[in-house]
Amino acid sequence: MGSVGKPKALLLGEIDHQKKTWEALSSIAELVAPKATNRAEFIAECKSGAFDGTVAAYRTFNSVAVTGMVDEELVSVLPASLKFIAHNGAGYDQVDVAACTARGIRVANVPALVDDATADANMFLILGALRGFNVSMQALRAGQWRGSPVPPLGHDPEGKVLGILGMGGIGRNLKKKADAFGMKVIYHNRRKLSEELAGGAEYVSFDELLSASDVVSLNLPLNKNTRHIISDAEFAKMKKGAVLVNTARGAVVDEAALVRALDEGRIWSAGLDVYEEEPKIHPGLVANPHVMLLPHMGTWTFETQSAMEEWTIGNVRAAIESGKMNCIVPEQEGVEF
Ligand SMILES: O=CC(=O)O
Repeated sequence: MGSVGKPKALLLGEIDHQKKTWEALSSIAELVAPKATNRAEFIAECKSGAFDGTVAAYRTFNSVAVTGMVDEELVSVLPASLKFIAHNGAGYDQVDVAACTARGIRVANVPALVDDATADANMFLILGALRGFNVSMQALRAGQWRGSPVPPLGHDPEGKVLGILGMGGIGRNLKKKADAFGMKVIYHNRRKLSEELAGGAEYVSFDELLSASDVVSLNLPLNKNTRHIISDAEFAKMKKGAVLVNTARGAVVDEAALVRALDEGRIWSAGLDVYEEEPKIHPGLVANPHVMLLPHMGTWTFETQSAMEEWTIGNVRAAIESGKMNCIVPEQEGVEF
Protein backbone atom coordinates (compact mmCIF):
# COMPACT_ATOMS: atom_id res chain seq x y z
CA MET A 1 0.00 0.00 0.00
CA GLY A 2 1.37 3.42 -0.85
CA SER A 3 1.78 5.99 1.85
CA VAL A 4 0.32 8.97 0.00
CA GLY A 5 -2.27 10.72 2.08
CA LYS A 6 -1.42 8.94 5.30
CA PRO A 7 -0.50 11.07 8.30
CA LYS A 8 3.13 10.83 9.35
CA ALA A 9 4.49 9.56 12.66
CA LEU A 10 7.91 10.92 13.55
CA LEU A 11 10.41 8.83 15.51
CA LEU A 12 12.83 10.87 17.62
CA GLY A 13 15.31 8.42 19.13
CA GLU A 14 15.61 4.66 18.96
CA ILE A 15 13.15 1.86 19.53
CA ASP A 16 15.04 -1.17 20.81
CA HIS A 17 12.51 -3.81 21.85
CA GLN A 18 9.28 -3.06 20.06
CA LYS A 19 10.46 -2.47 16.51
CA LYS A 20 7.70 -4.66 15.10
CA THR A 21 5.06 -2.80 17.08
CA TRP A 22 6.40 0.48 15.67
CA GLU A 23 6.56 -0.88 12.14
CA ALA A 24 2.99 -2.14 12.43
CA LEU A 25 1.97 1.53 12.61
CA SER A 26 2.85 1.76 8.91
CA SER A 27 -0.66 0.54 8.08
CA ILE A 28 -2.04 3.80 9.47
CA ALA A 29 0.88 6.23 9.14
CA GLU A 30 3.98 6.98 7.14
CA LEU A 31 6.85 6.41 9.54
CA VAL A 32 9.55 9.07 9.35
CA ALA A 33 12.76 9.79 11.23
CA PRO A 34 15.19 12.69 11.09
CA LYS A 35 18.48 12.50 9.22
CA ALA A 36 19.77 15.28 11.49
CA THR A 37 22.46 14.49 14.03
CA ASN A 38 22.28 17.76 15.96
CA ARG A 39 19.81 20.49 16.87
CA ALA A 40 20.77 22.93 14.10
CA GLU A 41 20.35 20.21 11.50
CA PHE A 42 17.07 19.10 13.04
CA ILE A 43 15.68 22.62 12.99
CA ALA A 44 16.78 22.98 9.34
CA GLU A 45 15.14 19.63 8.52
CA CYS A 46 11.89 20.75 10.16
CA LYS A 47 12.01 24.03 8.22
CA SER A 48 12.65 22.15 4.95
CA GLY A 49 9.17 20.64 5.28
CA ALA A 50 10.53 17.07 5.58
CA PHE A 51 8.13 16.33 8.43
CA ASP A 52 5.09 18.19 7.14
CA GLY A 53 2.00 16.08 7.63
CA THR A 54 3.33 14.62 10.89
CA VAL A 55 0.54 14.21 13.42
CA ALA A 56 2.36 12.50 16.25
CA ALA A 57 5.96 12.23 17.43
CA TYR A 58 7.48 9.49 19.58
CA ARG A 59 10.49 10.72 21.53
CA THR A 60 13.03 9.16 23.85
CA PHE A 61 15.05 10.71 26.69
CA ASN A 62 18.25 10.26 24.64
CA SER A 63 16.81 12.01 21.58
CA VAL A 64 17.68 15.25 23.35
CA ALA A 65 21.23 14.64 22.07
CA VAL A 66 19.92 15.33 18.55
CA THR A 67 17.02 17.75 18.97
CA GLY A 68 17.96 19.47 22.21
CA MET A 69 15.15 20.41 24.58
CA VAL A 70 11.62 20.53 23.25
CA ASP A 71 11.40 24.21 24.12
CA GLU A 72 9.64 27.19 22.60
CA GLU A 73 12.17 27.45 19.77
CA LEU A 74 11.85 23.81 18.80
CA VAL A 75 8.09 23.80 19.12
CA SER A 76 7.93 26.82 16.80
CA VAL A 77 9.61 24.89 13.95
CA LEU A 78 7.75 21.61 14.36
CA PRO A 79 5.20 21.07 11.59
CA ALA A 80 1.86 22.77 12.18
CA SER A 81 0.21 19.37 11.67
CA LEU A 82 1.92 17.95 14.78
CA LYS A 83 -0.61 17.65 17.58
CA PHE A 84 0.80 14.90 19.83
CA ILE A 85 4.13 14.20 21.50
CA ALA A 86 4.42 10.77 23.10
CA HIS A 87 7.43 10.84 25.42
CA ASN A 88 8.95 7.50 26.38
CA GLY A 89 9.70 8.13 30.04
CA ALA A 90 8.06 9.10 33.28
CA GLY A 91 9.91 12.40 33.63
CA TYR A 92 9.23 14.88 30.84
CA ASP A 93 11.33 17.80 32.04
CA GLN A 94 12.95 17.93 28.57
CA VAL A 95 9.60 19.04 27.18
CA ASP A 96 8.29 22.56 27.76
CA VAL A 97 4.66 21.62 28.30
CA ALA A 98 3.48 25.25 28.35
CA ALA A 99 5.06 25.85 24.93
CA CYS A 100 3.37 22.70 23.62
CA THR A 101 0.00 23.70 25.06
CA ALA A 102 0.31 27.13 23.43
CA ARG A 103 0.81 25.40 20.06
CA GLY A 104 -2.04 22.93 20.63
CA ILE A 105 0.28 19.95 21.12
CA ARG A 106 -0.77 17.34 23.66
CA VAL A 107 2.01 15.64 25.62
CA ALA A 108 1.92 12.15 27.11
CA ASN A 109 4.48 10.33 29.24
CA VAL A 110 4.79 6.86 30.78
CA PRO A 111 3.28 6.81 34.23
CA ALA A 112 3.04 3.69 36.44
CA LEU A 113 5.05 1.27 34.25
CA VAL A 114 8.32 2.75 35.53
CA ASP A 115 7.42 2.49 39.21
CA ASP A 116 8.65 -0.98 40.11
CA ALA A 117 12.03 -0.89 38.39
CA THR A 118 12.78 2.65 39.58
CA ALA A 119 11.76 1.90 43.16
CA ASP A 120 13.90 -1.28 43.05
CA ALA A 121 16.94 0.75 41.96
CA ASN A 122 16.04 3.30 44.64
CA MET A 123 15.98 0.58 47.33
CA PHE A 124 19.31 -0.80 46.04
CA LEU A 125 20.83 2.67 46.44
CA ILE A 126 19.33 3.09 49.92
CA LEU A 127 20.78 -0.23 51.06
CA GLY A 128 24.12 0.31 49.34
CA ALA A 129 24.53 3.82 50.73
CA LEU A 130 23.45 2.85 54.26
CA ARG A 131 25.76 -0.15 54.31
CA GLY A 132 28.65 1.73 52.71
CA PHE A 133 29.12 -1.13 50.27
CA ASN A 134 30.81 0.79 47.49
CA VAL A 135 34.14 1.25 49.27
CA SER A 136 34.59 -2.49 49.68
CA MET A 137 33.19 -3.31 46.25
CA GLN A 138 35.95 -1.15 44.77
CA ALA A 139 38.60 -2.51 47.16
CA LEU A 140 37.77 -6.12 46.38
CA ARG A 141 38.31 -5.59 42.66
CA ALA A 142 41.60 -3.83 43.41
CA GLY A 143 42.79 -6.94 45.29
CA GLN A 144 42.42 -5.34 48.74
CA TRP A 145 39.56 -7.46 50.15
CA ARG A 146 37.36 -5.06 52.22
CA GLY A 147 39.83 -2.20 51.83
CA SER A 148 42.68 -0.71 53.76
CA PRO A 149 42.01 0.86 56.19
CA VAL A 150 38.97 -1.35 56.77
CA PRO A 151 35.88 0.79 56.07
CA PRO A 152 33.54 1.80 58.89
CA LEU A 153 30.58 -0.44 59.70
CA GLY A 154 27.42 0.39 57.79
CA HIS A 155 23.90 0.90 59.09
CA ASP A 156 20.79 -1.29 59.02
CA PRO A 157 17.63 -0.01 57.35
CA GLU A 158 15.52 -1.55 60.13
CA GLY A 159 14.02 1.10 62.35
CA LYS A 160 15.41 3.99 60.31
CA VAL A 161 13.20 6.84 59.13
CA LEU A 162 12.83 7.07 55.36
CA GLY A 163 11.60 10.46 54.18
CA ILE A 164 10.12 10.35 50.71
CA LEU A 165 9.95 13.69 48.95
CA GLY A 166 7.37 13.26 46.18
CA MET A 167 4.77 10.61 46.81
CA GLY A 168 3.75 9.77 43.25
CA GLY A 169 3.79 6.29 41.77
CA ILE A 170 7.50 5.69 42.41
CA GLY A 171 7.40 7.14 45.94
CA ARG A 172 4.40 5.00 46.88
CA ASN A 173 6.00 1.88 45.38
CA LEU A 174 9.19 2.63 47.32
CA LYS A 175 7.17 2.98 50.51
CA LYS A 176 5.87 -0.58 50.15
CA LYS A 177 9.37 -1.90 49.52
CA ALA A 178 10.80 0.03 52.49
CA ASP A 179 8.11 -1.51 54.73
CA ALA A 180 9.64 -4.93 54.03
CA PHE A 181 12.98 -3.62 55.35
CA GLY A 182 11.41 -2.35 58.57
CA MET A 183 11.81 1.34 57.77
CA LYS A 184 9.41 3.96 59.16
CA VAL A 185 8.19 6.04 56.24
CA ILE A 186 7.27 9.71 56.32
CA TYR A 187 6.59 11.79 53.22
CA HIS A 188 6.14 15.26 51.88
CA ASN A 189 4.18 16.03 48.77
CA ARG A 190 2.47 19.08 47.27
CA ARG A 191 -0.80 17.50 48.41
CA LYS A 192 -1.44 15.18 51.32
CA LEU A 193 -2.58 11.81 50.02
CA SER A 194 -5.65 9.85 51.11
CA GLU A 195 -4.92 7.35 53.89
CA GLU A 196 -5.35 4.56 51.37
CA LEU A 197 -2.78 5.95 48.94
CA ALA A 198 -0.35 6.93 51.69
CA GLY A 199 -0.45 3.32 52.91
CA GLY A 200 0.49 4.27 56.46
CA ALA A 201 3.22 6.78 55.59
CA GLU A 202 2.97 9.89 57.76
CA TYR A 203 2.56 13.26 56.02
CA VAL A 204 5.03 15.88 57.28
CA SER A 205 6.18 19.35 56.23
CA PHE A 206 9.25 19.69 53.99
CA ASP A 207 11.38 20.94 56.89
CA GLU A 208 10.20 18.13 59.16
CA LEU A 209 11.06 15.59 56.48
CA LEU A 210 14.58 17.01 56.26
CA SER A 211 15.16 17.08 60.00
CA ALA A 212 13.55 13.74 60.92
CA SER A 213 14.83 11.43 58.17
CA ASP A 214 17.76 9.05 58.35
CA VAL A 215 17.37 8.59 54.60
CA VAL A 216 15.94 11.33 52.37
CA SER A 217 14.71 9.91 49.07
CA LEU A 218 13.95 12.24 46.16
CA ASN A 219 11.06 11.01 44.05
CA LEU A 220 9.64 14.23 42.66
CA PRO A 221 9.62 15.55 39.10
CA LEU A 222 12.04 18.25 37.95
CA ASN A 223 10.40 21.57 37.10
CA LYS A 224 11.02 25.24 37.86
CA ASN A 225 9.71 24.79 41.41
CA THR A 226 11.83 21.76 42.24
CA ARG A 227 15.18 22.69 40.63
CA HIS A 228 17.80 22.67 43.42
CA ILE A 229 15.13 22.00 46.02
CA ILE A 230 17.97 20.37 47.97
CA SER A 231 20.90 22.74 48.41
CA ASP A 232 23.16 24.00 51.24
CA ALA A 233 20.28 25.23 53.43
CA GLU A 234 18.48 21.90 53.16
CA PHE A 235 21.61 19.85 53.88
CA ALA A 236 22.07 22.02 56.96
CA LYS A 237 18.57 21.02 58.14
CA MET A 238 19.19 17.30 57.61
CA LYS A 239 20.23 15.00 60.46
CA LYS A 240 23.99 14.74 60.75
CA GLY A 241 24.95 11.41 59.20
CA ALA A 242 21.81 11.11 57.05
CA VAL A 243 21.79 9.55 53.59
CA LEU A 244 20.47 11.19 50.41
CA VAL A 245 19.13 9.09 47.56
CA ASN A 246 18.07 10.45 44.18
CA THR A 247 16.51 8.45 41.36
CA ALA A 248 14.38 11.39 40.11
CA ARG A 249 16.38 14.01 38.19
CA GLY A 250 19.85 15.28 38.96
CA ALA A 251 18.93 18.94 38.98
CA VAL A 252 16.55 18.62 41.93
CA VAL A 253 19.79 18.58 43.93
CA ASP A 254 22.47 21.25 43.84
CA GLU A 255 25.30 18.79 43.09
CA ALA A 256 28.03 21.15 44.30
CA ALA A 257 26.19 21.54 47.63
CA LEU A 258 25.87 17.74 47.86
CA VAL A 259 29.62 17.35 47.39
CA ARG A 260 30.21 19.96 50.14
CA ALA A 261 27.82 18.14 52.50
CA LEU A 262 29.58 14.82 51.85
CA ASP A 263 33.07 16.28 52.16
CA GLU A 264 32.20 18.02 55.42
CA GLY A 265 30.68 14.79 56.77
CA ARG A 266 27.31 16.44 57.26
CA ILE A 267 25.76 13.54 55.42
CA TRP A 268 27.04 9.97 55.70
CA SER A 269 26.52 8.95 52.12
CA ALA A 270 24.46 9.28 48.97
CA GLY A 271 22.97 6.94 46.40
CA LEU A 272 22.50 8.52 42.99
CA ASP A 273 21.10 7.39 39.67
CA VAL A 274 20.76 10.84 38.13
CA TYR A 275 23.00 13.89 37.72
CA GLU A 276 22.67 17.54 36.91
CA GLU A 277 24.42 17.38 33.53
CA GLU A 278 24.27 13.78 32.40
CA PRO A 279 26.45 12.11 31.30
CA LYS A 280 28.81 14.46 33.18
CA ILE A 281 29.16 13.79 36.90
CA HIS A 282 30.59 16.18 39.45
CA PRO A 283 34.24 15.10 39.99
CA GLY A 284 33.67 15.30 43.74
CA LEU A 285 31.15 12.48 43.46
CA VAL A 286 33.31 10.29 41.24
CA ALA A 287 36.25 10.77 43.62
CA ASN A 288 34.20 9.77 46.67
CA PRO A 289 34.20 5.96 47.00
CA HIS A 290 31.59 6.15 49.74
CA VAL A 291 28.74 7.16 47.45
CA MET A 292 26.77 4.70 45.36
CA LEU A 293 26.55 5.87 41.76
CA LEU A 294 24.48 4.40 38.93
CA PRO A 295 24.45 5.83 35.40
CA HIS A 296 20.70 6.55 35.11
CA MET A 297 19.51 2.94 35.16
CA GLY A 298 16.27 3.25 37.13
CA THR A 299 14.16 1.72 34.38
CA TRP A 300 16.98 -0.27 32.80
CA THR A 301 15.35 -3.69 32.72
CA PHE A 302 14.20 -5.62 29.70
CA GLU A 303 10.64 -5.90 31.05
CA THR A 304 10.29 -2.22 31.88
CA GLN A 305 11.97 -0.83 28.77
CA SER A 306 9.90 -3.08 26.57
CA ALA A 307 6.66 -2.11 28.32
CA MET A 308 7.56 1.60 28.12
CA GLU A 309 8.13 1.38 24.38
CA GLU A 310 4.88 -0.51 23.88
CA TRP A 311 2.96 2.09 25.90
CA THR A 312 4.50 5.00 23.99
CA ILE A 313 3.82 3.42 20.60
CA GLY A 314 0.26 2.81 21.86
CA ASN A 315 -0.03 6.54 22.45
CA VAL A 316 1.08 7.29 18.88
CA ARG A 317 -1.41 4.75 17.55
CA ALA A 318 -4.24 6.15 19.67
CA ALA A 319 -3.35 9.69 18.57
CA ILE A 320 -3.59 8.77 14.92
CA GLU A 321 -6.59 6.46 15.20
CA SER A 322 -8.73 8.36 17.65
CA GLY A 323 -7.18 11.82 18.03
CA LYS A 324 -6.46 11.17 21.70
CA MET A 325 -3.56 9.55 23.53
CA ASN A 326 -4.01 7.08 26.38
CA CYS A 327 -2.78 9.58 28.95
CA ILE A 328 -1.90 13.23 29.20
CA VAL A 329 0.60 15.02 31.44
CA PRO A 330 -1.04 16.56 34.54
CA GLU A 331 -0.35 20.14 33.36
CA GLN A 332 -2.65 19.53 30.38
CA GLU A 333 -5.46 17.77 32.23
CA GLY A 334 -8.65 19.68 31.56
CA VAL A 335 -7.06 21.86 28.84
CA GLU A 336 -9.30 22.28 25.80
CA PHE A 337 -7.41 21.57 22.56
O1 LIG B 1 14.33 8.59 33.87
C1 LIG B 1 13.47 7.84 33.49
C2 LIG B 1 12.13 8.22 33.19
O2 LIG B 1 11.81 9.42 33.29
O3 LIG B 1 11.32 7.36 32.85
